[in-house]
Amino acid sequence: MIDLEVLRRVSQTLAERKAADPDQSYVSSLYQKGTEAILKKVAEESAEVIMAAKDGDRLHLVWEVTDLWFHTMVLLAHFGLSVEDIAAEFRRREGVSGIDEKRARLATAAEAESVVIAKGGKA
Ligand SMILES: N=c1c2ncn([C@@H]3O[C@H](COP(=O)(O)OP(=O)(O)OP(=O)(O)O)[C@@H](O)[C@H]3O)c2ncn1[C@@H]1O[C@H](COP(=O)(O)O)[C@@H](O)[C@H]1O
Repeated sequence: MIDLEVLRRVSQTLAERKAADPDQSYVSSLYQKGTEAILKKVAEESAEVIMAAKDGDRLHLVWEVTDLWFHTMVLLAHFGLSVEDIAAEFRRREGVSGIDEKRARLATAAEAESVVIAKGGKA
């Protein structure tokens, strides 16, 4: 089994950095700069993931995906969330095929639309 305990430990550190000095902590400095600055890092790291993958550079891909995961974890922590919330969502989706999920979603949307049409276009 893959040991993902490190993600929980890093999450814990990210939560603790809320009270840290921005001059001593990169994470704290990002919190202080705010959502826009964190999103900018997420966008930058996403672009770097794409470039590494396009180059077929497996080592850089690992580094860049790690940077991306890290900065999305900072983003989650900024909103009071953590990898525990993401794990819970993965557990909720576990075993549900993406194809079946999309089919069910489209059927629900079509059903809602037919109800609106039956009511004469009023929701
Ligand atoms: N996993 C990481 C981690 N990954 C990447 N980084 C930092 O993310 C920053 C941004 O990466 P870039 O490649 O964009 O580098 P850069 O050009 O220097 O960054 P900018 O000046 O553009 O912000 C770098 O300074 C990296 O060191 C990380 N910084 C911290 N962590 C974890 O977060 C914990 C808390 O960190 P501090 O808050 O700094 O103590 C650490 O103990 C680690 O566990």
